[in-house]
Amino acid sequence: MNYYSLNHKAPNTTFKNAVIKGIAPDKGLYFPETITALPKSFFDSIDNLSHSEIAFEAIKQFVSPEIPEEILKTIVEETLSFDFPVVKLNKNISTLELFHGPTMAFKDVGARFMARCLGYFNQNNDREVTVLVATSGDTGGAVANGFLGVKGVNVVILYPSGKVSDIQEMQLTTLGQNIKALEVHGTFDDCQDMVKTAFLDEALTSQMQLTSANSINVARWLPQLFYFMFAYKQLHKQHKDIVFSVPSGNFGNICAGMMAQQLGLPIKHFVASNNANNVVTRYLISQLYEPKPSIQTISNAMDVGAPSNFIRIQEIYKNNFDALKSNLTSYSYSDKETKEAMLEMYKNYNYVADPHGAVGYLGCKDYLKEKPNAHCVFLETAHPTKFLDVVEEVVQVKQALPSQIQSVMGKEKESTIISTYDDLKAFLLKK
Ligand SMILES: Cc1ncc(COP(=O)(O)O)c(C=O)c1O
Ligand SMILES: N[C@@H](CCOP(=O)(O)O)C(=O)O
Repeated sequence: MNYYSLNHKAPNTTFKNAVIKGIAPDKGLYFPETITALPKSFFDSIDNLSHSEIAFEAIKQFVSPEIPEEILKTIVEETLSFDFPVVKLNKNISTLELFHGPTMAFKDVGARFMARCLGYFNQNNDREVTVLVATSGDTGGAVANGFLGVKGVNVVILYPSGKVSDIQEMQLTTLGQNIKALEVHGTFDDCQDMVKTAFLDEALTSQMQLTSANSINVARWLPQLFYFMFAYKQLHKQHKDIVFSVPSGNFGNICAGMMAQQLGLPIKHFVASNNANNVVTRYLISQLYEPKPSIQTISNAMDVGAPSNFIRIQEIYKNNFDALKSNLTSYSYSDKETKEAMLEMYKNYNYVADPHGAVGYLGCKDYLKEKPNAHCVFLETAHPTKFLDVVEEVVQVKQALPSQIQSVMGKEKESTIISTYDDLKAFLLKK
């Protein structure tokens, strides 16, 4: 599959090049030249397919011919070696738990898939690759885990100082080896801007091979479409109108869900559930796309003021506002509402949700007021214990720590503080 830049000022390129470069030379995000829907027979027989078989069929067109089918089968099998359960809360609301991987966030899927693709492409390459990642909380940990010890790959993670949870910080600052963490005085958007600037800086790119492991990178973004299919498989016999409420920040996850829909997955509607960082909620009301500096909230991984992937969403809908609006609703919630939702889920369903999932749950509730016959699935995008302070304060019950979280507790943090792009550049050049 070839990919084009959404800035339309760079040549089209292969999947391999798109993965290795991360972002196009004109700073545009890559997008597949074609999207071919899967045959109806695929969805009719989905009950008989394993997760790996579903994922293989879904991603094949986007990665071939550069990744041979036998290699791709191994990549998806290794990527998906954990569960994706759907838990029913009531007759209209379920949650798709995406936190059963090694770092307990949905990012594990994309990070593991991308690490394996890059490993495959890089196997005969003597040149080291530096993977730059901006994180508001979970991407950093997932990428660190996915790339730990991968030969020929150095990972540099930029995160906003004081704006990620304690456990998230431990996950991205304690691994050592080929993983380095930069603690940035600023917001997630500042981190993301620095990363994008680095890709355009010839003084850097002439000396090192840089790539991105954010959802900017197609190998990180596209595999996120898999679990929308897994949820459909679990629900389609009982429910006709399946709606996904996706807690959204950089909008990579919901955009991948829309790609699953483009492949023919019968999804009725999407809800983009936002915290106070609500540029898309406002856009769907005003038609004005007005990014603002990000605001700090308790659902910190969604504290994104200028979501990278919105441009991909507009491409899917051919920049047609009405077409987008007929498939996407968006709501925004305060921290107070988020905490109330966490308490409500705990009291009514004995379900402990994290603050991001709680924003998704609120999106389901509001959507169901409009369409009471739908079945709304909110994505539980991270395990509640990653946000221990907030969760224990709300439910007032001490939470048991899963082994994935215990494994980073008490380890020594190693990070370098930076403030400006020049600091980042100096750090990269000195390595
Ligand atoms: C727990 C959690 N929920 C939601 C999001 C938002 O996802 P996206 O950036 O793909 O919109 C993130 C960050 O990506 C996250 O870590
Ligand atoms: N919420 C993310 C922000 C980066 O999103 P990405 O999907 O573009 O990597 C995080 O947790 O870091």
